[in-house]
Amino acid sequence: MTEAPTPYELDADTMTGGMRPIRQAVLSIGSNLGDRAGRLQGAVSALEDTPEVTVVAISSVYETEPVGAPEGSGAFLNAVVLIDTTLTVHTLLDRALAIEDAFERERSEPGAPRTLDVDIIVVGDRIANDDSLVLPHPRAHERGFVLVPWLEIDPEGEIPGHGFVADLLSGIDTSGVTKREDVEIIL
Ligand SMILES: Nc1ncnc2c1ncn2[C@@H]1O[C@H](COP(=O)(O)OP(=O)(O)OP(=O)(O)O)[C@@H](O)[C@H]1O
Ligand SMILES: Nc1nc2c(c(=O)[nH]1)N=C(CO)CN2
Repeated sequence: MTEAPTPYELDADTMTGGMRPIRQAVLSIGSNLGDRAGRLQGAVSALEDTPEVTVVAISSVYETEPVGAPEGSGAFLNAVVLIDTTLTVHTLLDRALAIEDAFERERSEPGAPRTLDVDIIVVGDRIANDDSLVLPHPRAHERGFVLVPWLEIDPEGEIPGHGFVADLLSGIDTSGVTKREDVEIIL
């Protein structure tokens, strides 16, 4: 006798703790104010200290020209971090915002200089589109400061709905993104 297929489709994120799947997420971290390298290091350490998060890889640090920031904004240091996590996407966002707050980020105006910015680029193939969270990050596919470090640590990287990181990179100008051989983030 063949069993009828289950009529129920469960969203894994609504299940209780132990049943949530492990997803790989890609985070972009950036700073253009104060001790930029120290803030990036602090962000990675805080991520590693987060329950249900394991840091899998950290890119090199890149000096990057500000994109979409006010005239006269200072250069950023950027890096990309790959994590494995069982957190829900909104809990991960809360954690990212808490880490920004811990580094005294002021939420003054869009594009204002920031001591630390933590953006969630993708979480597996999750799609989100609500007031607090958009996944994949809506501007990541056109940002060299995200795609260059991401490709370095994840050559197969892909943004659902946009394509492979390697292909996206061939269509954008990355001249403002320069590896800083003298700066390293460690676990
Ligand atoms: N994928 C995401 N990652 C991080 N924050 C997100 C994401 N999607 C939506 N947000 C929302 O964006 C807000 C943060 O905006 P913020 O001022 O940091 O933007 P920004 O980093 O300056 O610009 P951009 O979004 O272009 O990187 C957060 O409060 C959060 O609710
Ligand atoms: N180079 C660079 N430019 C930016 C960055 C950033 O991290 N690096 N973050 C922004 C808002 O998230 C806006 N512009």
